[in-house]
Order: sequence, then C-alpha cells, then structure tokens
Amino acid sequence: MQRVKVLVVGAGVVGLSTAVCIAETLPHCSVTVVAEKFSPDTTSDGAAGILLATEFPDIPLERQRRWFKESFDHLLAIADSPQAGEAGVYLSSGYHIFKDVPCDKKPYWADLVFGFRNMTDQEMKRFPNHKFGQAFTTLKCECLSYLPWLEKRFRAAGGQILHEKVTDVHKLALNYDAIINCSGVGSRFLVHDEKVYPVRGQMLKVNAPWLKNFIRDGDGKTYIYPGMRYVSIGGTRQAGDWRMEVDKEDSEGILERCGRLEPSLRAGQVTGEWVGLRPGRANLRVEREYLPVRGRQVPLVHNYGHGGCGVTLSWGTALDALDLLRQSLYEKPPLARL
Ligand SMILES: Cc1cc2nc3c(=O)[nH]c(=O)nc-3n(C[C@H](O)[C@H](O)[C@H](O)COP(=O)(O)OP(=O)(O)OC[C@H]3O[C@@H](n4cnc5c(N)ncnc54)[C@H](O)[C@@H]3O)c2cc1C
Ligand SMILES: O=C([O-])CC(=O)C(=O)O
Repeated sequence: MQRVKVLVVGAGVVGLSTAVCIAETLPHCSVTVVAEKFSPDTTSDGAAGILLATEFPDIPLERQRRWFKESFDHLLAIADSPQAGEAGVYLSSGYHIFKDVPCDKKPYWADLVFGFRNMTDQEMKRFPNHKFGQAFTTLKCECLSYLPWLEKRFRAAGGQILHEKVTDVHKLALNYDAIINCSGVGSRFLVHDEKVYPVRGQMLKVNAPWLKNFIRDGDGKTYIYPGMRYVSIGGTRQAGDWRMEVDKEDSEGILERCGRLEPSLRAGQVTGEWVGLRPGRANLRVEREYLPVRGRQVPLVHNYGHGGCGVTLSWGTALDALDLLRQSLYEKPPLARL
C-alpha cells in the first residue's frame, strides 16, 4: 500500500513538535518537514522558553488549558528524564510582579504549574515599585537545545527534512496527501492570512551566572530569565514591526529597566543581542480546510499564531493538529496522486 505523504511546513518549535507527533503516531504516513530556516535561525531559537501563557480571547479556556497541560506534562517528563540536559528542559522558579493589582489574580494555568501563590510582604520588599506579585515554579524549554533534540527524534521516527522556502500551498498539494502549515508569522504570505502580524521582540544575553530566579514584570515588557547558557533579559512587544536589526535604544531601555529590577545585572556582561518576530494573532489558529487539487481534496491543517506562547503551547497544539489530520484521513481517505 502507498504510504500517505504528509508535508509539514516550518521547523520552529510548533512545526517540529507537530512533525514528531505525526511521525510517531501514524506509522502509515511518511512525514517531511520543509522550512526556509532551521535551528539556530528560527524565532523559536531565541525565545526564553518559559512556560506561562496569556489568554486568547475567543478560544474556549478549556481548550487553552488542555494545550498548556499537555505541553507542561510532555516537557515535565523530559525534565524528569536523563535527556533533560541535552533537550534543554528544566524547572525554573521565580516571580511575576505587578505595579497595579491585576483584575484577574489567578491565570487559568495557575494550578498546572507548581506551588503557585501570592508573594509575601517580605518578598515584595525587594520590589518597592510593585504592589502585587506571584511566585511559582514552571518549566523552561530552551529551543537552542530542544529543536535539535526534536529533529533527532523526528529523524529516528523516519522523518525527512527539506531546506527550502515554499510559496504556493496548492503546488505542494500536487505531490502530497496532506499539508500541515506551521509557518508562524510566514503564514501572512504563505496562506495570505492578514490576521497574522509580527510582534517584534528584542532581548539581550547577559553573563550573570549568580542569577537563578526569573522575574517578569506585568505584561511582559520587562523580564529576566536565567538560562543554561546566559540570562535572557528583555524585552519589547512592538506590534506590526518587521525590523530584524538590533535597535540601540531598545537595548539601552532593556538594560535600564532590568537593572532597576535586579541591580546585580549591572555587573553582568552583555554577550549578545537578539531580535525575533512573534507570530501575533488575536487567536492562534489550529484549524483544517481542504485544497481542491486535480479531483482530490487535500487536507491543509493550520497550526500557527502562537504569539508569545509558542513554546508554552507547542505540544498541546501539535496534538490537536495531529487529531485534525487523523480525522481528515479517516473521513476522506487520500485518492491516488496523478
Ligand atoms: C524575545 C522573545 C521571547 C520569547 N519568549 C518566549 C517564552 O519565554 N515562552 C514562549 O512560550 N514563547 C516565547 N516567545 C514566543 C515564541 O518564540 C513563538 O511563539 C514561537 O517561536 C513560534 O513558533 P513557530 O514554530 O510558530 O514559529 P517560528 O519559530 O518562527 O518557525 C517558523 C518556521 O516556518 C518557516 N517558514 C515560514 N514561512 C515559510 C515559507 N514560506 N517556506 C518555508 N518555510 C517557512 C520558518 O523558516 C521557520 O522554520 C518569545 C518570542 C520572542 C520574540
Ligand atoms: O512574555 C514573556 O515573559 C516571555 C515571552 O513569552 C515573550 O517575550 O514572548
């Protein structure tokens, strides 16, 4: 029997997670990942990789909770295994602090991470300009390690890799039985979705190995995330901004704001600067449509638009994309390609 040919577009954390889920779960499929950029050059590679999420307004909270939980559980199992170091996945504890008390004092994922609680008055004394704070232990997944680890796992499941930019999903569908679109902000061009836009994020890499706890301020424009190789400090959230160059003023602002939160950072050495474009979208998209191609109905499953939560929700949304693919192959079994 001819194997079902599946093409995943995108090799960021969303594309590789989705490709691994499909290749490991559906042995009758032969899976190929095609991408213009691979690790270490994707947006995912620069992400701090901390697991925490903001809400998408029109997606049922239960679905978002499931995405978070499935991703957390999957990554926790890696963190608890001998693979943790190679995969770059580990537990990370710290503080989320607010200048004003937020209306919603408990995010939907509060009971999914470990030890979520309000900070004590004594802890808050470290942050005299802030009124309220939360302390918890979550996971950190560093894509500089995790993506190569996922790629290895994908190849071990028989997956294949193609390095190229694609411009037309209809043309791809001539040679494949299903297409999975995980092209992040590239979806604006690849599938002409004008609801996707860049949310530019700049951050600095600092050598300050004495820092162990993360600090995130309010809506995530200022944060300090200690990591395996460096401390990531940020940031910016510039909607609609496509600039990939480092902006000197942004860097100065980041150093100033982060130094105010954690004065010891001023003694750290800046070892790098990085810019990435988050795939912004009011609601992330995990959906299926069909492409009519020479008498065949080729499923096109979308999985993109994760904004600042791509690492956080990667495994959960990959499992949903897998389900959509499985359903389509069942409902409309692929016809022979001419
Ligand atoms: C400064 C910063 C910090 C962040 N910190 C965190 C964090 O702590 N936690 C968190 O959860 N998230 C974080 N994020 C968000 C996270 O980086 C994104 O949500 C995530 O990387 C999106 O993953 P993706 O796979 O969809 O996109 P990407 O990583 O951008 O991958 C897209 C892939 O599609 C390919 N592609 C696109 N168009 C085409 C085409 N036409 N042809 C071929 N290939 C194509 C690209 O080459 C690439 O391989 C951060 C982002 C930034 C900028
Ligand atoms: O918001 C944060 O704390 C980190 C992050 O996800 C981002 O910068 O996109």
